[in-house]
Amino acid sequence: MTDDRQNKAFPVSWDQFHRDARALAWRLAGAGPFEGIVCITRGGLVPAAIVARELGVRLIETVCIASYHDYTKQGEMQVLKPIADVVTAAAGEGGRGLLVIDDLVDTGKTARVVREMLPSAHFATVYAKPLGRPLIDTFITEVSQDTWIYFPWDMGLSFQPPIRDGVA
Ligand SMILES: O=P(O)(O)OC[C@H]1O[C@H](OP(=O)(O)OP(=O)(O)O)[C@H](O)[C@@H]1O
Ligand code: HPA
Ligand SMILES: [Mg+2]
Repeated sequence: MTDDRQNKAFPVSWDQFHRDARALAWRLAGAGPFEGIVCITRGGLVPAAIVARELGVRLIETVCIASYHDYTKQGEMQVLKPIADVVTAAAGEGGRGLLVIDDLVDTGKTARVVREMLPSAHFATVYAKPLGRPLIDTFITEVSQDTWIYFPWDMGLSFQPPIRDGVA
């Protein structure tokens, strides 16, 4: 389901996502070491697990934010759970030494809210769109602003009609 501004689709398989998240870990290996990871739920949970495993990070925290309701429609930003003091205490001033992970940055609104909490942390996403890209320190793949990324946890296998029957 896409609106007029999201007219291209970029479906990502589990395999592809694992490869891209591992590529992110490779890139981040040179930017650490990190005291801990803060993942932006829910989308950040999956890449955070993969990056934590690759970089050997065991202090993992969530910041719980919801903004997209109804798939592509962004609503009011809600911080459902802030970052625990025990995690910020383990880091330097402004969250220096923490790694913040999300699956993607789109408009940058979510990342901006977390940046206010942790101005000196390192921000990483697997995918980035141009509007949000300046808020992120490290990412793997850029897609255009009018592309909607379909993640594997939002999709399932379904029958595809043969090409000769025409496509929708
Ligand atoms: O850059 P932005 O325009 O703010 O969009 C990016 C955010 O939107 C999605 O999360 P969503 O709020 O849909 O929640 P979810 O991770 O629980 O699916 C995505 O996981 C990012 O966190
Ligand atoms: N895909 C999935 N979730 C999203 C996107 C997207 O392109 N943009 C914001 N949340
Ligand atoms: Mg999210």
